[in-house]
Amino acid sequence: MGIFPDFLDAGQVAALRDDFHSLPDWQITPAGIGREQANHNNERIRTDKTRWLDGTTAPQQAYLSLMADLQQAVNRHLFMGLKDYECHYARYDQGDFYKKHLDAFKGRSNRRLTTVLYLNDGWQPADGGELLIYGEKSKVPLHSVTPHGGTLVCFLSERFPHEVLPANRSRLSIAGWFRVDDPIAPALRL
Ligand SMILES: O=C(O)CCC(=O)C(=O)O
Ligand SMILES: [Fe+2]
Repeated sequence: MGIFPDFLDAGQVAALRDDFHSLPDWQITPAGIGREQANHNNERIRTDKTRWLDGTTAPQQAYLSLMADLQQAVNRHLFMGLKDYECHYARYDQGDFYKKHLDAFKGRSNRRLTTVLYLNDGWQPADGGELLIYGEKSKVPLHSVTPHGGTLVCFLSERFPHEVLPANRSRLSIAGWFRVDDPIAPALRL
């Protein structure tokens, strides 16, 4: 797991935030609980709204290219065999939350490494909205991350349960997942 404050500078964060804000509201829709996620049976688990990045604007291209560099570096040093990356903008309006969950269930998903990049300007401790990251068995969080603009968080998608606490203001981020080649299909062929 890694937490990198100032992974992006204020200018890069502002460009992504403006890009997010320029999207028409109808394109930003209630987040689904995908088949890849562990807690897909609970509709009350999350209340944020999301929009996938499609790389059609300059700020999105710049971010996707940074993530491609990160993918190469991780593969070179950690041999994770990451093959591609998908990410979405997420907006948590005041009071929104995402209850404790895993992003991937072992053997049921090809998501391996989660990234979250925050886009918030001037976040104060009183604004809440922390990301709490837990150990595999621990009931108390290992980390409490304040969603400061420019901070990047990375963790193994199958290993670390986490939750987003409600905030007192709108909370913006880009959540993404590096994936390996489909490990599910070969298992199903057995
Ligand atoms: O926004 C965050 O801090 C985490 C979001 C998250 O857990 C997710 O989208 O799966
Ligand atoms: Fe998550």
